[in-house]
Amino acid sequence: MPIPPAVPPRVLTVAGSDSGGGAGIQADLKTMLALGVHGMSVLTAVTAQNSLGVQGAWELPAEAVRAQYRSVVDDMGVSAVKTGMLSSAALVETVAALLAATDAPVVVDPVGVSKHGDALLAAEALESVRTRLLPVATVATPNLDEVAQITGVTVTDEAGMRRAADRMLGHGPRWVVIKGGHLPGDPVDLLTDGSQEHWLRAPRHDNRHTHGTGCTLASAIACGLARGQDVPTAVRAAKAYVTGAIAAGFALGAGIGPVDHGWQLRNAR
Ligand SMILES: Nc1ncnc2c1ncn2[C@@H]1O[C@H](COP(=O)(O)OP(=O)(O)OP(=O)(O)O)[C@@H](O)[C@H]1O
Ligand SMILES: Cc1ncc(COP(=O)(O)O)c(N)n1
Repeated sequence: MPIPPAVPPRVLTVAGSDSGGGAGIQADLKTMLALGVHGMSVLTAVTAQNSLGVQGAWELPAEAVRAQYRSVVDDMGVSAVKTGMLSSAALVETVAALLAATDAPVVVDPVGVSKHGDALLAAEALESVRTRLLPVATVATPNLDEVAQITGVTVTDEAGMRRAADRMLGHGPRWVVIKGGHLPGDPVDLLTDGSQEHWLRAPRHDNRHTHGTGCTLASAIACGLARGQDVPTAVRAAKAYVTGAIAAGFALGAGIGPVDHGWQLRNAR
């Protein structure tokens, strides 16, 4: 008699679709497959997107977001959740209300603009991110542009990252990762809960094909939390995974190509 496989941890992404397959839902599900968990999705918006930018974006109704979430969570259960592009105040509030009732750890990537500067969140939704979404986050993972939008702090160095982290924690997430990928030099991220402080350093890969780094990092953190890792362990492992994915990023399209979510599989051949 074949032995039925054990049920893997289940990770849910609540995010937008990137037709180019480098960021958004597609990055999240690929990361989850690569890291050995069962990936599930609640789609918030559809984007027409490629290596050159975002050519169009269409949001789904709040009712469709709620229905997808209920279908998955009520039947299959969820070990961790990751949120990405939420597009509008209405969807931020819908998702925050759903997550307020879960016991699963929640990773919030407060996606504001794409790498090319296309808005993925309406400006008037920022207040809902501050007051509704961040309070339900186990870990929030803003980049420096998102930190500036949310807290008003412009970060230019590591002391600024610490100030920004304090301000972010004031909005209620248990932990915050301030992503320093946009500062010059080797990329350093600051992980803190206000008492512990972890500086995560990695070599900068001089590869312009970095589309999807933020989504990939946040999803990988959710995978570690779903496996029962503590936050520092999950974030360290996620940083190593995204660093490898950036090093192997593909020169696809005429602009910024996607990171390689399958880099570990290719290395293992
Ligand atoms: N060139 C690079 N080499 C190595 N690591 C990098 C590089 N660029 C960014 N990182 C790392 O990738 C992760 C994502 O950081 P980043 O600041 O790029 O996030 P993001 O801005 O949300 O992503 P994106 O720019 O794709 O929207 C962080 O851990 C960061 O330190
Ligand atoms: C649908 C969608 N969601 C998120 C991002 C941000 O991507 P990144 O991971 O590069 O910050 C994106 N470009 N498109």
